[in-house]
Amino acid sequence: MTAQIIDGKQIASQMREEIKTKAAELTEKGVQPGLAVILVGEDPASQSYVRAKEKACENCGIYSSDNRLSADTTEEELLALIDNFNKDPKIHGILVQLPLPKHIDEGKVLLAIDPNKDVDGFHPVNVGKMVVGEKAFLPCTPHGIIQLLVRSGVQLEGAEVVVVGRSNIVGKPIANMLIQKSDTGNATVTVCHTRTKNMADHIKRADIVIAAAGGPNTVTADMVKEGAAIIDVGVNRVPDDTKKKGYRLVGDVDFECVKEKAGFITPVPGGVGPMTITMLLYNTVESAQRVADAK
Ligand SMILES: Nc1nc(=O)c2c([nH]1)NC[C@@H]1CN(c3ccc(C(=O)N[C@@H](CCC(=O)O)C(=O)O)cc3)C=[N+]21
Repeated sequence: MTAQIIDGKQIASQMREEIKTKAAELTEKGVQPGLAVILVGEDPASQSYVRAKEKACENCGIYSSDNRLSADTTEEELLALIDNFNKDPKIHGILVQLPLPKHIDEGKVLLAIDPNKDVDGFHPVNVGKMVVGEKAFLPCTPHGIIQLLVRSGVQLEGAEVVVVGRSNIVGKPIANMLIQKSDTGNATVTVCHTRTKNMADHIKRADIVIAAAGGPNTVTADMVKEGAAIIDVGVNRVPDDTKKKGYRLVGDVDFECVKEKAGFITPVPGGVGPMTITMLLYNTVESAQRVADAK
């Protein structure tokens, strides 16, 4: 079997058209959606993500406030900036790019963001609401993954899903979302991690594999069931002299081999990444909509 490639770029651009229309309607009503993006430090990967987010806002008619702070910014300074945006009526979403420098307490920063502006869905209030199935901002990468699966016609109800990785931004939330009693849930989920025994035995039984482990070739063809849907969340830079930048991007899945066996597969780049940014725009517009509705 040769897998159907799930084109994240195309699905993302479709959704961005819908988002653009909605943003224009809100702007017309006097509530242009606004996003504050905060980056502390000069990590090159973070800089490129943040640039992509700002550009996406511009393309969708969302106002963005771009804040680049030096690596030696204090926790107090960062908390003060967040507080300003919490109070700023032009801003409906606040995104603090992770990871933060070591001298800043990430938990404290996430708690400082107004849950009603937490378009990343990382504030404990939103995490808790998600877990109990209440309406909340859903974290962008897992929400994007669900969109990719649903829009590609992959059935979630009753599916055996194996999530590889237990991070707070991907593994834990996607597992929670997929077990919810809802039409984008009702799956049976196993979460594998670095202490899992015989990870391959789990993956072999999966109808859907979500690979978010953080290393190239974590998932290989011998591990996957014929016809399974494979979602690759990995972003790994590997040295490549033939590229202008000196590296290329690969996921956590051995794409070339696995695509011969899988039913569906997402590429890296062009799979989950563009959806992550799209769901951030989606949440920002949703937040502005709530403000407009309350007027
Ligand atoms: N507070 C916070 N929220 C995040 O959502 C967040 C974060 N911190 N820290 C880092 C991760 C990573 N992340 C990505 C976003 C877009 C692509 C993306 O668009 N990737 C392109 C390729 C980009 C390239 O070529 O470098 C693709 O896969 O096609 C990837 C990764 C968001 N994150």
